Amino acid sequence: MNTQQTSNFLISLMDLDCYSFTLLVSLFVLLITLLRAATQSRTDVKCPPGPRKLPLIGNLHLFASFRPPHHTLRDLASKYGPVMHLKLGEVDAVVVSSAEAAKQVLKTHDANFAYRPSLLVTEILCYGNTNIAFAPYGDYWRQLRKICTLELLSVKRVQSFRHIREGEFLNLCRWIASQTGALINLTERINLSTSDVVTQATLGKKTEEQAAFISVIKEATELAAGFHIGDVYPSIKLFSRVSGMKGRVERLHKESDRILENIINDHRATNAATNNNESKNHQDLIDVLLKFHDSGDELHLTIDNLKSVLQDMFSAGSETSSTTIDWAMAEMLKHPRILKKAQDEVRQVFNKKGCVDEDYIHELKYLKCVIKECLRMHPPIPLLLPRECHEGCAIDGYEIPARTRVMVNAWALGRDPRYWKEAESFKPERYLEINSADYKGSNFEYIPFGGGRRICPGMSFGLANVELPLAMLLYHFNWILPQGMKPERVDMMETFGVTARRKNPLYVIPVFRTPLPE
Ligand code: HEM
Repeated sequence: MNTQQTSNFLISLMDLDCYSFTLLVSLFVLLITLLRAATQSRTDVKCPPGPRKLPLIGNLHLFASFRPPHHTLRDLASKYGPVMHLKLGEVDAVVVSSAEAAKQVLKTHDANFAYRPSLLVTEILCYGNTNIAFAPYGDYWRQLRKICTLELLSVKRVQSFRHIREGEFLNLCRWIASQTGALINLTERINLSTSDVVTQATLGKKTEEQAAFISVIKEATELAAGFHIGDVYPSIKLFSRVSGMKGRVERLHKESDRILENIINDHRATNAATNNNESKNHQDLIDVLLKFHDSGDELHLTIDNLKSVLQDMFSAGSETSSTTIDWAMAEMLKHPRILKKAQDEVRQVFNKKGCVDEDYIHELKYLKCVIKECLRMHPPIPLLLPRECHEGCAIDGYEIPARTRVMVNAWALGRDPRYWKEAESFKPERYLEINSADYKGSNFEYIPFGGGRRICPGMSFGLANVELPLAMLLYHFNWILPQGMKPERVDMMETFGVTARRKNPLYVIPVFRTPLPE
């Protein structure tokens, strides 16, 4: 408004008669009252309940013990409810622990919760979150996920890796057979074999630096759970430096980067020597990703992007499967009746052939129930990878403001007596009675692979990498616990990182039973 317009406005105000003036004042008062009411109702929207917050640290002290966080969170949820607010240092977090609330996050408001928070560890390790698992929800993420699904993770592609699985797990059995009667660290061997399978499927061949890469990834997944100082005080950069965490992650990143650089260079050199893939039957994931580097029009991938995706496939793919095999073996050793029942089934199905391959694996109904039960009680990723709420919305009637970190406790859901009879007992038979527990993320009390848009894209590959080795271990060997240990003493302690592995390796004595194929 210029000076002339302002004075005209004042003159017109003075010109108002008494009636109009009263009307104007009344409108003004009404407007203020409405505004107040609106603000009032905003502050009245319920915040999720949660434990009392201490100054500066909020609720961090509740995680000071060595208990895995998903255990602590379940206990807190039983007191404060299935939608619970926590203050982790500076970060507002909401923990979801009921099927109803999980459904709202993973289905009703799926797109709004398809974002991930940026964590210090993944920011450094995953080249600025350019991998699938931590890329912000959007076009880049969508296209990468599509490429990996088509080239590596579709049912058809997973079937095409059958010879890799059969070969590698046969090697595992050969090694175990050579140790018959001796005490072996089964956990370690399973880990090596699953990562061999994932590497060959992804890279087209094994890498000499396998062991070094496994150890880098293992340490990285321990750090990436989002509870470290740098992730709960993101604005105070000094904390992550002084705590030594940043240095540790940078060192891991440097090592992983060196290995990935060698892998890519080696791949390019081999391709150049074999006349640009012509002698290859099919292109592997690196070949396909390199095409997007060399000439991608709609999606151009840098070499760092490539490394980030390869690292993703390796870390998401191998540890989850080997952890599941490890837990399944431990549970069966703890429950000899279940071990025998699973062995009887495998032996009955494969005795006609004399060895295990993937031809009849679909007939192993009971073993599939064992795996299902194992993923209920020991989901390898017990707190789904963290989500971030994009726009404020309500879950179970509670307000979740934008940018709140959201954690879904899949482990707590799988052990909740509201959804499961004898929830703490390992009972594979339960799936012979109920059909509700599939892996697709539509029964929200059972979500070992997550749900919604961010559901695990590697489900078929992961399950194939679990079923075959378990069948082979059961078919070819009998298993004895060390030093006359009683089955009930098999220890089930967990560590915590992104994946919940068994804390101690599984030491067991194999007794070789049936000859292995040549
Ligand atoms: C038993 C095996 C596996 C289990 C239990 C498992 C479980 C999970 C879970 C719980 C998530 C988080 C989902 C969410 O946030 O809702 C996830 C994400 C993911 N998984 Fe798996 N996974 C397995 C195997 C694999 C394999 C074999 C691969 C690939 C080689 C893979 C690749 C991924 C990727 C890339 C993501 C991130 C998806 C995204 O953010 O869009 N997983 N997985």
